[in-house]
Order: sequence, then structure tokens, then C-alpha cells
Amino acid sequence: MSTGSAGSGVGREGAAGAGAVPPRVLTVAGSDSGGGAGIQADLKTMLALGTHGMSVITAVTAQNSLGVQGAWPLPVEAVRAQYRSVVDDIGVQAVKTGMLASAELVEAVAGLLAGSRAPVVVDPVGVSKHGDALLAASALDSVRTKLLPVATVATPNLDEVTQLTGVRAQSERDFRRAAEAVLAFGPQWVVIKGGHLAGDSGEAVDLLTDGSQEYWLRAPRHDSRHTHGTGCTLASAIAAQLAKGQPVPQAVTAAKEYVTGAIAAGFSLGAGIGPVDHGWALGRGTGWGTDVGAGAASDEG
Ligand SMILES: Nc1ncnc2c1ncn2[C@@H]1O[C@H](COP(=O)(O)OP(=O)(O)OP(=O)(O)O)[C@@H](O)[C@H]1O
Ligand SMILES: Cc1ncc(CO)c(N)n1
Repeated sequence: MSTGSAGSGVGREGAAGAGAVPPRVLTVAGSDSGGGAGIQADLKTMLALGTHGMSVITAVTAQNSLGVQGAWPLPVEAVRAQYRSVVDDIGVQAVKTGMLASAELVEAVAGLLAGSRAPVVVDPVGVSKHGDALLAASALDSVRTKLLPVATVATPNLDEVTQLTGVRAQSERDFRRAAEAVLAFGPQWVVIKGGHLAGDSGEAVDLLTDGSQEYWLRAPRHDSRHTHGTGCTLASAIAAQLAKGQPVPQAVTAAKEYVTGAIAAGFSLGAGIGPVDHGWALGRGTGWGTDVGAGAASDEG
């Protein structure tokens, strides 16, 4: 087994010049009305990383900094039609999946992606940061047997690893075992995300592996409350970098750098968990990370 670190390259390098066709990335995910996670986080990430983002919406959620107030999956037919519209005309160079809500939608999306030549990043979203279910328990088996096998890269967090495999990782020492358990379902690569690991190392550690190569991705852990959308942001950043032609280790390393910067610049909105700042790498610096205080969202009544 080889270990190492891949070179990075976050930012807009590789973006198309005037008149050229930009790298095109598709997110297949749920809408977050609060703008911090889901489709909205994905499209902002794709723009920030110099790609053209497109969307297949699988479900609409009513969501804000306090939690998910409601969720409405779309009919399978509407999901299939969005996918065909985008792929048959515009074309995609990478795909990311997020919230898929039901077994029916997981199976339909997996069926569409089975025929994809573009790399596929699967974020097997289970619950929101507040613990609200975004995937029916009855869909887990379809994720294991239909969706994970078509993934180029799967990006489960530690709770999703437990749900999918039964492995309960309690420290970095367990990450390799967790990765092997996920890889057994068929993705080419897996990123075990350590964001939820309580520890005093001061680091947020992820493991990227295909079962033979192994990359430990370490970044400073930011003591920020405003982490809404971290998982969506990492997965869509990986997809954006893959669409620009980077190999998986470089794509994931650059995506980790991008999400770390976005968390460092996260800001307060509403009375709960605020979003990460997707615009941090655009060069102008939003400066929203300086706490604007809870209640800012009440401006419009
Ligand atoms: N406080 C933090 N500081 C720095 N990096 C973090 C922090 N929290 C999470 N990360 C990193 O953010 C990325 C997403 O990991 P995380 O475990 O939060 O995903 P997630 O639980 O799927 O997110 P979400 O709740 O949005 O679904 C990983 O690279 C992780 O290491
Ligand atoms: C729509 C949506 N997708 C994913 C997440 C992940 O947290 C979320 N909160 N909302």
C-alpha cells in the first residue's frame, strides 16, 4: 500500500478561456431553501472552482439554520427528465449525487448513472446537521447495492459509514477498516470524512483510498459553529476538480483545501448553524466570516 499526499490546486486554474466550453458539472441532489447545503451549495462551489454547474433536483426541502421543516421528493419521472435534458444536449464531465430521499429515487438515479462515462461522486447523504432524515431507512439497501457500485468516489461521513456498513469508527485508527467496508460495495475510491470525530488533535482528518493507494488529508480544525453544507461542498468540489481533468487524489486534495477555507470563513445567518462561505476562494474575500450576529435573517420580516 502506498501512502502520500497529492499536489493541490484549489481555485479557478483550468477554467476555460473566452469562447471555450467550460468544464460542466452536474449535481443530482435536494434543494436547501436556506442556501447553505444541497443544490445551492453545489452550484456555488462549482462556480467558485471555475466550472459550469447544472442541477437535477430530487427533492425540495424547507430548511434554514435551525433544521429541516419539510421535505418533498419529486416524481421519478421529473428526475429522469431533468437528467436527460442536461446530458443529451449539454453534456457533463462529472456528476455529484447528494440527497436522494427514497429507494425509488436512489434506484432511478443509479440506473441513469450506470450508463455515464463521466466520473461520479456519491455523497450518501443520510441526515442533516440537525439530525433530520434526508433518506428513508428503506433506501439504505439500494444505496449499498445500486448506487455505491457506480461511484468513482464515495464520500460518507462517519455516521453514514455506520449506517451503511455497521462499522463504528471512533478514531483515525478505525478509518482503514471503515474504508474497506465501504469499498466492498464497489466504489473505486472512498473518502472517509472525519469531520464528526471528537478529538483534541486540532485537525480535521479524512482518509482517501482505493484499497491500495492511501492518502491522509489533514487540515486545521476550525472551531466554527457555521458548518452547514460542509459535506455537500466537499463532494461538489471533488466533482468540479474531476471535471477539470484532475486525477482523483489531486481532485480530492484540492477539494479538501477549498472546503477548509470555506469553513474558516463560515458566517452566522439566522439563529442556528450558519453556512460555510463558498465565495472565499474567488479572490475578493466576502468578509462575512466576521460574525454578523444572530437575527440577521429577520431583516425581511
Ligand atoms: N470544524 C471543522 N474544521 C475543519 N474542517 C472540517 C470541520 N468540520 C468538518 N470538516 C471537514 O469538512 C469536510 C466535510 O466533512 P463532514 O464530516 O462535516 O461532512 P458531512 O457530515 O457529510 O457534512 P454535512 O453535515 O454537511 O452533511 C471534511 O473534509 C471534514 O474533515
Ligand atoms: C438538501 C440537503 N442536502 C444535503 C444536506 C446535508 O446536510 C442538507 N442539509 N440538505
